[in-house]
Amino acid sequence: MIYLIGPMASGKSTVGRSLAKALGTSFADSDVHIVAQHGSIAQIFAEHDEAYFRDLEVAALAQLRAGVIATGGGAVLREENQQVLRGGTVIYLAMTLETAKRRLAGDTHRPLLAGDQTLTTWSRLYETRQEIYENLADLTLQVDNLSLAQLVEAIESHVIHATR
Ligand SMILES: Nc1ncnc2c1ncn2[C@@H]1O[C@H](COP(=O)(O)OP(=O)(O)O)[C@@H](O)[C@H]1O
Ligand SMILES: O=C(O)C1=C[C@@H](OP(=O)(O)O)[C@@H](O)[C@H](O)C1
Ligand SMILES: [Mg+2]
Repeated sequence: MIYLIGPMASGKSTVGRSLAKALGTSFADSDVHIVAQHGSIAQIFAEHDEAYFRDLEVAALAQLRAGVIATGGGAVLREENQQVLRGGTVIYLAMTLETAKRRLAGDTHRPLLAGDQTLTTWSRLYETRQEIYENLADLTLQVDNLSLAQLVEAIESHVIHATR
């Protein structure tokens, strides 16, 4: 399985879906799986707390089987998930604050970024997670100046060479 990791809005869900199509394999998104079973992420955070969401995320990643799996930005925090990720090929989508600024304008789907401190919070979370992303990554791609097609091609090429 190929897992996509990286900060919020780095393109894990978008690139993952496109990559699966290009590889002719199945795709799963842990957030989509959680939402289908438990309601919107905003609702889960409002009615419970982050720890509860992380538990759901651990259960989702332990269950999901697909050629390509997009994780949520904080999935790497839990040791159980790190073990799961190490069992597959991990692609880390790295991104600068400049690009986050463009992509997160008007975003309302990420409860951890709600409020007027969106970019400060995004940076703080990224800082605390960056080293974990780096340690788990089999391939790191800096997404800022790459199109969706270029990212898919780079991952495909890595996967083909890695398995030959
Ligand atoms: N390579 C790219 N170039 C431009 N925009 C992108 C690219 N990848 C993703 N996006 C856009 O960035 C936003 C966040 O993407 P998303 O896949 O939801 O990220 P994540 O799942 O990592 O949070 C979406 O609006 C998506 O269309
Ligand atoms: O970084 C995080 O802690 C989160 C990232 C989100 O996924 P994306 O990275 O796909 O936005 C989603 O799992 C939730 O809002 C929490
Ligand atoms: Mg996503």
